Amino acid sequence: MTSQSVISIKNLDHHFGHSSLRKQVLSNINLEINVGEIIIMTGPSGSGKTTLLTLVGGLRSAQSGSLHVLGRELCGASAEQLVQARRHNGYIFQAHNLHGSLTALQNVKMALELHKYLGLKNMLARSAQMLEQVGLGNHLHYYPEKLSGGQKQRVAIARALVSHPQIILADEPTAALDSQSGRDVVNLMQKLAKEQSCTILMVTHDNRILDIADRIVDMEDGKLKSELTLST
Ligand SMILES: Nc1ncnc2c1ncn2[C@@H]1O[C@H](COP(=O)(O)OP(=O)(O)OP(=O)(O)O)[C@@H](O)[C@H]1O
Repeated sequence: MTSQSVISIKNLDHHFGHSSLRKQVLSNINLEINVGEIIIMTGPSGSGKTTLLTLVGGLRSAQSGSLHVLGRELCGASAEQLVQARRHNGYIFQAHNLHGSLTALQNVKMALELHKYLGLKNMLARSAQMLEQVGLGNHLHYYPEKLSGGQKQRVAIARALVSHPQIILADEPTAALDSQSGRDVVNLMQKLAKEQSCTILMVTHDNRILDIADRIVDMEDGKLKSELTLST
């Protein structure tokens, strides 16, 4: 692990199921990711991309090898340690998982509720400012059903970034979007992440957005097949 790495993965394996149903889905993954890097993971369906993303994000527990994230070893971590690790992450998933009964502003504010020291007024002000940054300053009090797919995804980005996480994990963030909205969403993620020195690990099948990556990592059959660096 270099002084710059935020994520250091060594000899990571992962299995699902037990006894005769046990299936290996990740084999000997080795990857170092540095502060502020944008890494895109590509590869065929079932190659293990989402599994790797959820392990790095502390959403499931890593079984064997080493997975160091922000100085914590997540391999063999307890449920409580995973909860702690998740506090430093922002998550943007395909289905954006907004709460239908909450407005855009309330959805974003929820991400700050772990940070109680901020106080309600401050939380609302920061959430509104974040929504302005993603171009939704005029939609603070809209419910998700009144927003387009691209707008909902921008609320999800605001929610992921409002607490200034050190790592953003994104799974197919443009899948439900038309080409222009998809481009807008990733440009916005890139801009905000660079401003906040945040590291992004993103899974996508969308070839139109590969250019925002610093490095593209291609997976096949649970293994890292190749790496391509786009910028130095
Ligand atoms: N909870 C689970 N229980 C058992 N097997 C699982 C589970 N989640 C994923 N798998 C299996 O692990 C393998 C890798 O799945 P994963 O979702 O990581 O692939 P992926 O590359 O992200 O695919 P896609 O591009 O289709 O999302 C697949 O064979 C899948 O069926």
